[in-house]
Amino acid sequence: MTAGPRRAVLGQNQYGKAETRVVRITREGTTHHIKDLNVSVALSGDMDDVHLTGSNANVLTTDATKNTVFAFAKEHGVASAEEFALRLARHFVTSQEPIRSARIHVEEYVWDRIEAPDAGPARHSFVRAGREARTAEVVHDGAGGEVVSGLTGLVVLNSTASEFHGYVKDRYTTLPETRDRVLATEVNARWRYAGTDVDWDAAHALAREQLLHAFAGTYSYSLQQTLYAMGARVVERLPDVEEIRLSLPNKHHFLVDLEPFGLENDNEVYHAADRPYGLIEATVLRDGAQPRIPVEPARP
Ligand SMILES: O=c1[nH]c(=O)c2[nH]c(=O)[nH]c2[nH]1
Repeated sequence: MTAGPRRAVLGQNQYGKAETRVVRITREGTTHHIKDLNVSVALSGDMDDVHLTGSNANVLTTDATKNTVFAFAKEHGVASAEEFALRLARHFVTSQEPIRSARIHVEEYVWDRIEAPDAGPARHSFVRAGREARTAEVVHDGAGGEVVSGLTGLVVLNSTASEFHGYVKDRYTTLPETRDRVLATEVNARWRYAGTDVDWDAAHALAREQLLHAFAGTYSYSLQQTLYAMGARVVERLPDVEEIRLSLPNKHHFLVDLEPFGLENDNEVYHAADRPYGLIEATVLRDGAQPRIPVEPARP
């Protein structure tokens, strides 16, 4: 049998402007408010011709999608990352017939107010709140929007109340068992809401608080166990949340061998290793819910 020339066909495709950095300042007299966003737009729909024939008749330019982000920030403000993303997604799907689905990803960088005693009545000074970012991803397919909120870069550490032992010992296992170790991670979490009638800021603050409380309050025999406790706590305390996916790098703290210096290391001096790192990931679901948060590809 001779194989004929294989025909290529177009598969999943999407397009839009990635990473529009928009900063919206709102002024209430001398008190200013800041929203600092990184917005990515991905549109899909009736886009066969642009790929296959070169006709751009159905193409809303990526440049226009970027302009829409800036114009909406002016016209509607940014009440929350989720609300802003929902508004954008709805706009692209309802204003352009060929566009059937819009996926908006927002990363929000948090600024805290600098409360300086000698700053006078003006309240216009801010300090970036570490590496933490808030995320929102909205997919609107015409039928309605689905919202996945999250956070990245939330670094936490327990200086005790963590053990790790009882694991498999094969011929390559060298890790010593421990009854008292440092447990540290950078929380990367995404959680999916059942609907869109949600107080986004309050829900985000509550989810973040529950993640922290579960991390601090769980006596840990593994990061896997801590992960499940964190996810379960969010699902149990936020009735609107259907599932949560957590990606937790184990920020290893190895005890330094001080014996060569004639010193005892009584769980006091650690080497904070950068890489490699264990990477513990799982989804925690409300019983009966469908897992719809996609698994991220392996890093980086
Ligand atoms: O909490 C942990 N889980 C593991 O699976 C693991 N593996 C490892 O080497 N250290 C740890 N720690």
